[in-house]
Amino acid sequence: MLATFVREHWRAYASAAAMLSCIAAMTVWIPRQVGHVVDALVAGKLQGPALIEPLSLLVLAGLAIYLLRVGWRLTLFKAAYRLGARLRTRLFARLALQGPAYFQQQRTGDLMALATNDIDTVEMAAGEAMLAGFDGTQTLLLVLAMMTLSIDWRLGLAALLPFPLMGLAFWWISKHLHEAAQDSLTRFGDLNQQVQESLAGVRTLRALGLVDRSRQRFGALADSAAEAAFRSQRWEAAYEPAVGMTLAAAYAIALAVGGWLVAQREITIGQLTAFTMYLGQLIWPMFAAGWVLSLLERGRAAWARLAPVLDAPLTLADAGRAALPPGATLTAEGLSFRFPGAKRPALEAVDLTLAPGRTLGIVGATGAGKSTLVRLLLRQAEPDAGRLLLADVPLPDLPLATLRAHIAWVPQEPFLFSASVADNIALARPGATPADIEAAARLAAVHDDIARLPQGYATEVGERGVTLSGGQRQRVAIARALLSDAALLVLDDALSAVDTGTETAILDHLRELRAARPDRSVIVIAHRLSAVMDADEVIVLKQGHVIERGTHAQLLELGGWYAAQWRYQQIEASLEAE
Ligand SMILES: Nc1ncnc2c1ncn2[C@@H]1O[C@H](COP(=O)(O)OP(=O)(O)OP(=O)(O)O)[C@@H](O)[C@H]1O
Repeated sequence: MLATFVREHWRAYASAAAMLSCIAAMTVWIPRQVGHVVDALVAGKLQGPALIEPLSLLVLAGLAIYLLRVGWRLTLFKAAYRLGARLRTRLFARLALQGPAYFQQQRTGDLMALATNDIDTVEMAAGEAMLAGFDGTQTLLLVLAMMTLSIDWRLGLAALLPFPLMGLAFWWISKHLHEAAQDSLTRFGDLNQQVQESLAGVRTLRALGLVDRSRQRFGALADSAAEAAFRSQRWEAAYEPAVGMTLAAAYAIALAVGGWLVAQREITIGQLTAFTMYLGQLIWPMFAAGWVLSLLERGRAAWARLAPVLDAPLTLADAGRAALPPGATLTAEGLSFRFPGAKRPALEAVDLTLAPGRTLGIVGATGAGKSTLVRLLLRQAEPDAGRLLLADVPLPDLPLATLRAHIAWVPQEPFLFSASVADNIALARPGATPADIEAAARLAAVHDDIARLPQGYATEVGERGVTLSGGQRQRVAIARALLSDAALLVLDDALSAVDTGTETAILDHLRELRAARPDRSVIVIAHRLSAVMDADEVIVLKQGHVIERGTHAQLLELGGWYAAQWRYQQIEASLEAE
């Protein structure tokens, strides 16, 4: 990925490298020129107006270096920010393709840390270190070192003696910094996860009186993240003393050996001046090398966390290319599924058929496998045995987009986005008119509730807006599903939070809708049997098995689980009515 990015932005890196070469050339030229000027001044060869030309050239060169440095930096940063944006897009695209099984193993807060903090770290490394910055400063270091050798090789060798030791110190520091940076990023991910969970569960924490305990836990994680950040900072700070000590030693050697060589008349004072200037100029690339190395190590640590997520195999294959004819019958054949690590299967050998225009009710005690069936239907998980077919096409042979356009799913706890009620409903059909949206809301028996909101359909809901009741949220989601063109409507316990009267109204509307869309099939999963009594077929699940099936009347006659449950719910309803 990084290599591809460099290839794509080769122009930016080539121009940064060219600018750096000019900087290097001028940095090399300036001390030489100053040395010549000093020698000419000492020899009395340069006086008065003759000084103007060499001095103005020096000023111009200084100015050019300054401008080139700004240009070089901006070029690299622009490319780095682009890399950040691309990595974020790529991460998002990858996560969007992953199935729920993947997210069960990942922590949301950690993924958020990857998308923000870790990508920032890679971005910095790419901008400053990984590319032209690193190579450039090292080239400059090499050129400057060569220049010191070219003045007098003995003096050069002696003064450069401490440098290999510095290299060794850099290697050691980098190794430890890498580990410390990785630890720091991981702890930041933990902290982020805690923020996400605490905010999402703040009401539960408050209700259970756990706010103080959660605050302590958060404090401990924040402290641990701060300590880890400080530990990596400590290693990062070690680069500077290593550079400082190396330079101090090089200067001491240069002055002692250089002074002796001047006394022996082997070199001139001008040459020694130029030599010490070269040494002085080494400060910048050396500090830069330390800084760049630390960014690089941090970037490598962040990349080590990011790469597995970017390259994780997709848990949901989308290789199907088959077309779906209109009016497709849904069939399940011997469907079995066991959650990873579960003792018993959530579904075992389930068969069913749902023809276009028909309604299927699925009932059963809690944990019977009703929602699991929907998961398999939506391909949120793949069956261990058996298969699901639409118009005789196995689901994996259909593109996911086709499957999703075919099914409108309303879960028990639907998600509303931070947007207006109208926008939340219109998600199912972008471009729907206000009249379409209102018609869908009326069918879902939520129009009156919406009309009572402060700004009606324009009221903001979701995290930043008005809080809707569970039943209102369910009905907004039903309106969303009804607005879509999907041929199969799945109400997955989606009427659990509405009262019986509203449930009846919605189901009546669904029946009326049949006239307009005779091919639309409906799956109603419910605990309240009144929600499925008009279904063309009802299946009763128990511990993953279909134990009864038939129409409401047939099931009552059968005298099994359904009949007993019906009697129980009737008594309950009459008691409530009293
Ligand atoms: N993510 C999961 N990991 C492991 N087991 C799971 C998971 N989700 C559900 N199960 C188990 O699978 C079985 C079937 O669950 P499912 O949610 O399909 O039941 P359900 O009939 O929809 O129940 P309810 O009416 O309470 O929603 C249960 O035993 C449940 O504990």
